[in-house]
Amino acid sequence: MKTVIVGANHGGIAAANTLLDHYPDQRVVMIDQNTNISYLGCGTALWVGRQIDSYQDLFYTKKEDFEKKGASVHMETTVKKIDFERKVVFCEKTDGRTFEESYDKLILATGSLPIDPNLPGQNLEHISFLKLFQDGQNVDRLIGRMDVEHVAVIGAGYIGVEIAEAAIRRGKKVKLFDIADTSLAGYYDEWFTKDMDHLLEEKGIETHFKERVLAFLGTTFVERIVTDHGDYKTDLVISAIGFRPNTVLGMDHLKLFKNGAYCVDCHQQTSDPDVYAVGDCAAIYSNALKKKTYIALATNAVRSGIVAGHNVGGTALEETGVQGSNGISVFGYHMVSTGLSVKAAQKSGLDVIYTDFEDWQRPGFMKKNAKVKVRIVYEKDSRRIVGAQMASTEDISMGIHMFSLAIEQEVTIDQLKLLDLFFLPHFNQPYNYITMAALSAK
Ligand SMILES: Cc1cc2nc3c(=O)[nH]c(=O)nc-3n(C[C@H](O)[C@H](O)[C@H](O)COP(=O)(O)OP(=O)(O)OC[C@H]3O[C@@H](n4cnc5c(N)ncnc54)[C@H](O)[C@@H]3O)c2cc1C
Ligand SMILES: NC(=O)c1ccc[n+]([C@@H]2O[C@H](COP(=O)([O-])OP(=O)(O)OC[C@H]3O[C@@H](n4cnc5c(N)ncnc54)[C@H](O)[C@@H]3O)[C@@H](O)[C@H]2O)c1
Repeated sequence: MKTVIVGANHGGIAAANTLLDHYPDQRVVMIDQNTNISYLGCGTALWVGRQIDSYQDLFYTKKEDFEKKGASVHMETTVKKIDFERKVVFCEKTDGRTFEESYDKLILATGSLPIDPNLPGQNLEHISFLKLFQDGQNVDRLIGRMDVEHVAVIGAGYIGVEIAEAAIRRGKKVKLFDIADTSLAGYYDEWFTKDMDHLLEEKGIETHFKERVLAFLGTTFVERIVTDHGDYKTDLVISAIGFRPNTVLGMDHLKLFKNGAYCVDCHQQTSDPDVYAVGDCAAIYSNALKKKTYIALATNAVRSGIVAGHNVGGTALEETGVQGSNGISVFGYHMVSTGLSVKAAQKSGLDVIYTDFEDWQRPGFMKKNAKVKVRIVYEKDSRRIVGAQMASTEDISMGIHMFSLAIEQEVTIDQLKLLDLFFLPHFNQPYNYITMAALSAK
């Protein structure tokens, strides 16, 4: 059995490792247009902000690791076209040479592309996305220049907030623009985002919410950014307004989700039984919504890659759905969320209520202490938990994994009330903040 994997980043890598480690009779061919694989974008802001020394350790594997296990790996090779009837992919190397690969099974792991704001002046130099390792290198090089003083970041989502922090850490004057009325609007409710917004301002980031960027001005390099509220000097623009699935190869043949992602079943199988899709190019089942959605995260790419690998290898394995669990840590403030915020649930038509609790993490006699806030979102009628958000300057992140499982397993808010949660002064209080939040639920 020969499997061709198009795209060798997190999703493709997980599928390849699963096939190579568990199914020795498999022939695996990996094809990627980039020069590198396995770059952890989550490290870009840490590296640009000099919180880590270099980018070297942001790659967790390399081409040779797969070749040692018997795979053929073609880097700097773009799949230009796929003949799904004849089961052949058409490839072109960067030097112009072309070749074909036939397949028994095909795994599409072509990921996502940054959404293009499509604005006048966007071809000026010093305007960058922040997706690839190469984008990170470009932004890092520009931020290192003395003449780059003003940095404008478009999109106050995860990439935007993280890179805004990095630019401040490098001594730049930073403006952060978003059409939403807060930062991180897609992940948290206002009770949390207002803390983040204050923190960003306190650290010197000029936030411009509910403000739409309309154009860029300059001659060779970007010099000004024009919005519906004003016109500001800038030397560098970083655009981070979300991802869209990269499905150009299969869009005329495979069934697509409403945003253009490949529709897949619980085995990651597309509408063509010999073709699987994983990671950011595929839609995913949300246990909170109880339907398919689109969530671009490395964690989902890895999980879906493993599921596809096993199914292609011959072991039927069903994906369990996801909660879209996520987290951010900037200027020492940690925020984590899973499932749906109140705002996101209501937008999707769910009738939800929530319970909030804020307290000191540890008993008063402990020297080291910090406030913790938690919100649990649940359906009004069924009382099923559909989301949770937590924040603190202390690392409380592990708590969110429990909520992720609770959503997956359809636990109700009432079942959480008397759940056995351990107590140790180093970590929490006898009246645990999660228990207290659940007990105060209406
Ligand atoms: C700055 C940044 C920070 C992030 N931080 C986090 C985080 O903290 N946590 C988290 O869970 N997620 C994070 N993400 C999101 C995460 O990186 C993506 O969800 C993840 O990369 C998806 O993996 P993927 O393999 O599906 O797709 P991609 O990473 O997009 O990889 C797709 C691969 O396909 C290749 N390809 C595409 N088309 C072709 C073609 N025609 N021929 C050959 N090759 C092709 C590309 O070269 C690429 O290597 C972050 C993303 C960024 C940019
Ligand atoms: N810590 C993490 O887990 C992490 C870090 C980085 C990226 N990621 C993932 O990578 C993906 C891409 O990240 P991202 O930050 O680009 O997307 P995002 O969805 O996190 O944020 C996009 C932001 O852009 C805003 N926006 C949309 N259109 C706009 C416009 N025209 N003008 C101004 N603002 C606009 C949105 O309101 C939103 O706040 C996401 O799925 C994200 O979860 C995760």
